[in-house]
Amino acid sequence: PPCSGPTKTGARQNQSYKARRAPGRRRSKTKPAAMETQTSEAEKEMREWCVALPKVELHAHLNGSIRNSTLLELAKELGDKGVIVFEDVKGVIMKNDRSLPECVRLFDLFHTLTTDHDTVTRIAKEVVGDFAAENVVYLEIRTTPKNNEAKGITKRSYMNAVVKGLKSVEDVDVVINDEKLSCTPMSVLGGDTKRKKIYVRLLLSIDRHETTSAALDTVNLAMEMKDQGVIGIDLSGNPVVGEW
Ligand SMILES: CNc1ncnc2c1ncn2[C@@H]1O[C@H](COP(=O)(O)O)[C@@H](O)[C@H]1O
Repeated sequence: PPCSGPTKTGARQNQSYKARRAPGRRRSKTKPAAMETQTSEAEKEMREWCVALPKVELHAHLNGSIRNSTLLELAKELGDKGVIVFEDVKGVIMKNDRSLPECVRLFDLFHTLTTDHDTVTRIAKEVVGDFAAENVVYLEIRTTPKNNEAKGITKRSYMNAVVKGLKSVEDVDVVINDEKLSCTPMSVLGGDTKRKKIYVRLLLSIDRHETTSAALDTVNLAMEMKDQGVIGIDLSGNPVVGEW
């Protein structure tokens, strides 16, 4: 947040980062195996430092932030119902290093897995909990409100399910509407406080393949939900599809 200066926590973490990083930078006369151990120690410490640092996350797609374990669980359920072939999907979920077109295709699968209110609520809850666990103190989640007549879902009910998820996080204080946010000192946003606090804001995405009228529905919905943490809209989706 703009008004917040460096905190004791931030300064201490920065110092400890320097102290920890030093050994990894020293020239070593040891054998390669020992060097490898040293590097992986340094990487581990760097990772720990990165996790401990209070952070802001300004570009998280809700359906792009689902836990692998949840995706696998949902895929297994759909596999058992015969909607998908679990073994095929499993490999796709666990694959790393995807190209953008592969990611876009993967979202079609994710959307098959997550289209019901309870699942949307569940993933919203888990995603916020996961970011808080990594010491994200301010989080902007973007997601595409979707109509799905067959499942009785409207853009509004989809968003209500998301907000319900944010409100049902148990171990962390989730603030979704706080006008004083920009002046909240960093010291109360994260760090060493026993119970974590995370400020969450929502952006409603308009997928490029949507019609103008569907896009306007999303804009109006964003306006209606201003008091529920919605702070704007986003243009998303496959960049080579549609006219947006
Ligand atoms: C360079 N990366 C990207 N570029 C463009 N759009 C992206 C994206 N990564 C994700 N999305 C958008 O986010 C949707 C999934 O989350 P939600 O269902 O909305 O929560 C995808 O369908 C896509 O429209």
